[in-house]
Amino acid sequence: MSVHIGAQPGDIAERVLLPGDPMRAKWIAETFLQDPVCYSQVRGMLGFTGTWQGVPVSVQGSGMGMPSASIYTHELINDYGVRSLIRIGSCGAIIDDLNLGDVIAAIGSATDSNMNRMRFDGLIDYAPVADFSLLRTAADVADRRGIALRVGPILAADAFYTDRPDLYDSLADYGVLAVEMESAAIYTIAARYGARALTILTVSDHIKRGEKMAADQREQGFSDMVRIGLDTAIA
Ligand SMILES: O=P(O)(O)O[C@H]1O[C@H](CO)[C@@H](O)[C@H]1O
Ligand SMILES: O=c1cc[nH]c(=O)[nH]1
Repeated sequence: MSVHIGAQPGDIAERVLLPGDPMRAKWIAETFLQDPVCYSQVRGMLGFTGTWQGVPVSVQGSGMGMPSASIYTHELINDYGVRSLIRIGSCGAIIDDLNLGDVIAAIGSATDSNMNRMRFDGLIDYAPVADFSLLRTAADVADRRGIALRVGPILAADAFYTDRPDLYDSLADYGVLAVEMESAAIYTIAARYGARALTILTVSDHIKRGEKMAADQREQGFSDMVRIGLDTAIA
């Protein structure tokens, strides 16, 4: 096992869906995968492997925030040989023409995290981006399934509760669609170790309008996004 994942080599598929919420991982595994097996319960951050349309796929909770997501991304790639990581998350919309339940694919991820500033000695503002082939596949899958998929940039923020909502207005002026808390780290670490990554999100909050989904919807209400993620993972 690695430090934070209690799996043996070979227990985890090359393709992994990464929800922040470990209970969403359980729901995805039990609802969508054939013959799911739980390979890790370390720290309650559940991971499962099963098959989708006959192809092995794993689902691993990654926790909230970039320090947590970085640990799982690093270990999945470097200790278990994972090649494709598709984050399946919730987000808060910051532009007017998004509604609760809409699905987004993040082409790029701005961030207020200090992790990449440290990585590049404060000298470079690195641009974390999605893997193009995964993004193109996700767009094709969504078209085929008749699911509207909005593609654009997002913000990966350190704080869920911000004291600076004015900054979200400025980002919206630059076309940023929504805020979540992991994508920049997942994109950066995947790029660093030669893996592919994509973030797909469902709008669970509208930050400007003060709209919020209930907790059970955040855990078990994202079927469209999960189907896009699974089809994309095995393409
Ligand atoms: O729904 P998940 O995947 O956890 O993602 C979002 O939800 C959490 C905050 O509620 C953060 O992890 C954020 O990125
Ligand atoms: O980071 C997040 C995730 C969901 N909703 C938000 O408002 N922010």
